[in-house]
Amino acid sequence: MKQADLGFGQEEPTGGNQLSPPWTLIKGYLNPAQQQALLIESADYPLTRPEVTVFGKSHPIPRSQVWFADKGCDYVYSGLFIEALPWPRYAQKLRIKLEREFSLLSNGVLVNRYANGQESMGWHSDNEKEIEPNSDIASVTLGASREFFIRHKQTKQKVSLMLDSGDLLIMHWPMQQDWEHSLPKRLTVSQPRLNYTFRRLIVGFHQAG
Ligand SMILES: O=C(O)CCC(=O)C(=O)O
Ligand SMILES: [Fe+2]
Repeated sequence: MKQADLGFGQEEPTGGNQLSPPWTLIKGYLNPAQQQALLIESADYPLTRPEVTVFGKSHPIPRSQVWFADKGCDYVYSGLFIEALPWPRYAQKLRIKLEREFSLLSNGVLVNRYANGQESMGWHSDNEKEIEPNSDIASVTLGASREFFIRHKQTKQKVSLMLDSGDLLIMHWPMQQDWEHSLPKRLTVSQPRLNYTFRRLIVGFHQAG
């Protein structure tokens, strides 16, 4: 005889071994007009390609970047001090949209531009000291589709996500403690990709006394 369910629901696991996945992927979050507005705006961003020192040798990073943020939200990223520049119009609109729709509070956005599939980002976590505890990081992609990897620091479990233009990936706190991510080279990609990561920093972290 079939046993009563009593409203407990199905016993099959609902997927994965995570209680709640540490990230949420929302495909097509931005419509084509919103994507276009940001892409046009980005042509005027003062992107730079800072030099980093690896094993005593200095190299330019394999992408270009800029940091827009509120006053008092300077950032030390990959060991480089980056000063906050004022928010451009559409980057600011996107920040407010994320706040309204996901209660995702941010006070800065790091914009990375990958000119083509030769440009990349190595394995890392966004776990700088100035990131506000309990804050989520929202990543929005525009332009070329690229594969994005997420890897667990202990188990080495690896997940691949294809990020297409307009997609939103929310990396939930405390994902950065246990997982790393990377954007590998893809030599078949010839078009540029732009990525915005909205972050919440502790205000005044780098201000003296
Ligand atoms: O370009 C991406 O999708 C990732 C960017 C990233 O991981 C970062 O800016 O820390
Ligand atoms: Fe990152």
